[in-house]
Amino acid sequence: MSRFDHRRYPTFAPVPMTSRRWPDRQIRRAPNWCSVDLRDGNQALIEPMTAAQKLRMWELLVKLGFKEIEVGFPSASGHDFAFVRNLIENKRIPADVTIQVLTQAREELIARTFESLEGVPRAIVHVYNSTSTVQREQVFGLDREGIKAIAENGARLVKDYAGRYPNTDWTFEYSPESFTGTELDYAVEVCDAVTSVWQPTPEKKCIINLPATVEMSTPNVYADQIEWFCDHVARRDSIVLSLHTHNDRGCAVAAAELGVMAGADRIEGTLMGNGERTGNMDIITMAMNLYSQGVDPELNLAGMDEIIETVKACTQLPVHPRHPYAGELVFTAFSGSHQDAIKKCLARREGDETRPWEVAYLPIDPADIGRSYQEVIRINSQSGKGGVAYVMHADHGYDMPRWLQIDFSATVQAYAEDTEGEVGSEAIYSLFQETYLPDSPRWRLNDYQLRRAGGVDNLELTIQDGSQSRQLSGTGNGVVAAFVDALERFVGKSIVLVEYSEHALSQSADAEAVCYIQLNIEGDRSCGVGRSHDIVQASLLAILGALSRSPALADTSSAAA
Ligand SMILES: CC(=O)SCCNC(=O)CCNC(=O)[C@H](O)C(C)(C)COP(=O)(O)OP(=O)(O)OC[C@H]1O[C@@H](n2cnc3c(N)ncnc32)[C@H](O)[C@@H]1OP(=O)(O)O
Ligand SMILES: CC(C)C(=O)C(=O)O
Repeated sequence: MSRFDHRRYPTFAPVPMTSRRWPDRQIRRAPNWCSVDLRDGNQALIEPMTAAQKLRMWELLVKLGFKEIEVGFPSASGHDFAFVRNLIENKRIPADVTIQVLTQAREELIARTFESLEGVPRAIVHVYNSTSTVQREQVFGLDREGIKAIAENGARLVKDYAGRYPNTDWTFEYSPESFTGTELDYAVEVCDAVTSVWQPTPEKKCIINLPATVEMSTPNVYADQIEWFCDHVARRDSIVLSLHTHNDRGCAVAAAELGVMAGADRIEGTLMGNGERTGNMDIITMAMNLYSQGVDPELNLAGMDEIIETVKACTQLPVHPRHPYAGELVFTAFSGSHQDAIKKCLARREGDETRPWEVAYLPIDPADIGRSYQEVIRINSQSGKGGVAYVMHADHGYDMPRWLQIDFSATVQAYAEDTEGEVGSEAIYSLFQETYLPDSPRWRLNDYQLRRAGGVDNLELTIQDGSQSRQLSGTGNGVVAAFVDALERFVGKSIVLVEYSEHALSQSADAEAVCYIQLNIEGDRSCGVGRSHDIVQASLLAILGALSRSPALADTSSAAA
């Protein structure tokens, strides 16, 4: 019999609220951020960070602008204790940064915690105990009063020990761990008991942190819990209301965001969401979500590659290529219609980059976080002409007209299907060269002479046809017309010049011109590209190139000549 049976799981009860206010609010400023990478993040690693890795992570967090950093659980391990001592004794804590440490509500652990902090100018001591029904009944075997007594005792001990270190500016933090599984009235009762011990004031607040230790419901229910709590807790004006969400249902960021709308002031989380099980709330995502809405995230996340490199090196965990904002593929479009839209939007921004960012499929400008446009558009068999044209322009300077884009993208598409993989920028360029500028074209222009007489241009030229050099001549109004006339006589077919376009090659140091031509040779269209320092020569080469590629002449062993 299958164990896969949803009836084993009770439904989470909604919060009975009739008039919730948070859905109408917007986040217009960043919350106070607190990184818990060095504690909650570290405690969840397969191999906890070494001292060197911790220091590297600490330095990154300071550089990013975190003002509150939970640096460990110093009573739990000698490593954590030593790390806190290292920060303090080596004066590594900048004047505007406050370290935070976690402890259970047990005297021997609290005593050791304060020992670790001796000499620190400022610190947050974070004490917790679990309050949910499951933990009360099954882990602690205590009733509501018994669990509240643990919290009150912890609060008293923290206050007493702080009094023994009067040279430090202490802030106290309390978490009713497993808050999301705790009856709301009871969570308020326990937190009120804690603040009744601490007696915070609006000038000297304490922090009450409401963790989704396990994410148990939809983010709107969490927001209801936060709003309800804020409405009922005592001394609200003396409390910094903090959130600490986990990602069990994949909504830790959403829960934190809605929680801020519901009244929270502060957010605890980690970089890239490292942490217990599915992880903590990802501060990078939440901060960048604010940034993408025009709100200063108050963290400097411009060097995303450095952040990723450090997080990977310290946690020894990979970063998913589709991780919001940070992953390798998050600004990349492979599919044709996305590429086309991105290319058009980016082209419209050219010359007016101060305009608000409105680019299809790109929520932010990748350049803001150190990403280049080169990686925005990548080509595989799902790509279309827009993407190929973007790569040819951005990487190689060829601004192909639309009709040539259509012609060339068929070649790239066929290649992508054959190779069953991504087609890199250099491979696209090689395909372009082989297709339109081959080393051994069917016919090669040797030389030409133009003479104008009686308002008519007379062109004499020689072309190389395999091992033979052929003399051709033509007349017309202008060199192009005379050249087409010469070629018509040569191949014995009528040739119509359908499209013509040219530009200076921006990536060429010595000002080469490139010319694109489309010919119609007895109903068959054929494109050609010519490249030369001389624009006339570039046009002639493009025409000859189109002629060489013409399917209408495919089985002409040589010209009609
Ligand atoms: C949700 C979170 O992330 S909370 C943070 C979790 N992080 C960690 O626990 C990492 C570090 N922890 C440790 O290394 C160890 O747990 C230590 C060193 C702190 C304590 O170790 P031990 O003394 O061996 O105790 P252990 O953790 O097994 O504790 C369980 C005991 O503490 C009690 N306890 C658990 N949490 C708390 C708390 N917050 N406050 C008071 N007592 C607590 C339990 O009821 C249990 O008591 P019992 O022994 O009477 O049954
Ligand atoms: C100690 C608390 C804040 C915690 O880490 C959690 O509940 O996840």
